[in-house]
Amino acid sequence: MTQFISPHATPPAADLALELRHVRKTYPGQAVPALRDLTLGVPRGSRTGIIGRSGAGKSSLVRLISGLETPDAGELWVQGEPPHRLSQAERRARQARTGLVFQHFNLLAQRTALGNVTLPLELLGVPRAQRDARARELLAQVGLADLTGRYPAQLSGGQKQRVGIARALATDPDLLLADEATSALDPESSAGILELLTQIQRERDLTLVIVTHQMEVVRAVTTHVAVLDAGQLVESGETRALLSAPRHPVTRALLDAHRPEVALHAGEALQHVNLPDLNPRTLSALAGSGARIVQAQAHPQGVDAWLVTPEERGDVSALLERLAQVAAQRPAPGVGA
Ligand SMILES: Nc1ncnc2c1ncn2[C@@H]1O[C@H](COP(=O)(O)OP(=O)(O)OP(=O)(O)O)[C@@H](O)[C@H]1O
Repeated sequence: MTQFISPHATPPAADLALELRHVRKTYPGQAVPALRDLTLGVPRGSRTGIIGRSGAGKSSLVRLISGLETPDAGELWVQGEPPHRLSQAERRARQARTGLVFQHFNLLAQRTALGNVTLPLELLGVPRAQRDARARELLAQVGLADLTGRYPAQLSGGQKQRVGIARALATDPDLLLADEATSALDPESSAGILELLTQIQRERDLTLVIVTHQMEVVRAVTTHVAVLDAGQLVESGETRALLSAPRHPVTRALLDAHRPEVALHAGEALQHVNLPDLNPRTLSALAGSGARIVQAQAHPQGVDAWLVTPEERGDVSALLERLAQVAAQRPAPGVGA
């Protein structure tokens, strides 16, 4: 097996697109770090899966790599450069070469598919004719040549994600980060998006980092995988080897966990979330928003749960924020009712 983690490589090995050495990240006001002593190398030109249960630290890792957050301790190298030590202009250039694909697409509702894809080029000052031509070419590559004039509300989930991928490719990235890119999609659209991401990685020879809580995504797409739990790396390696002989209990639990088979009614969506707990106040807040739990598993950072929610509340982040507030208002044990 090739060496995947290289904790002692210094300076960064040329064959690594990303390298983290003993990285720690704690959010303001939080007692527990989101990432702790995280050492990880992502091979250049790989399709690497970052997998872990809800709350494991996957999104925090993406935020560090994409420059939205900085580590409190340790070293981070992106394509051989330490982003937090670059000048502002260098950092912007680095960010432009890091494409991001989001779970909830993050498209601008008032812009067409074409307008969403041209946006990053507008921000870079690319002339209109050039950026329109480039966006049309990219939309054709993701299979949307005929839908360039549609607004996001006129597109299916899978089509919206295709626009999201075309937008991420607009600035010709050498690194593509996909954070739960298929979690909000039905299995068929999900399979199409995973196929597209694989094809893009192969054709462009970029490094694809795909963050997921679903082992089937890792199995379908990746060449390498890193398993996180409680902000730490618990296991990593080439996907085939790791899946055939998982060593850590968290990896084995993820291998056993499947998207629940639930018959959804019209207007319902299945969502995977991290709940603070399963106390009566949380459950009643959930019920109040029209969501119901269909599968739940408690772990040290909360409860890994699958919810059926009304489809019009596709983005459950507001609900989760409310649940976290409800949990925070709860009196500490032994401090009265
Ligand atoms: N902005 C923030 N402020 C405070 N705490 C945060 C913030 N973002 C994440 N956390 C906490 O950091 C930890 C790791 O969260 P993170 O979102 O990185 O995990 P994740 O593996 O991506 O989870 P999920 O699969 O649910 O998205 C969790 O305990 C979470 O509550």
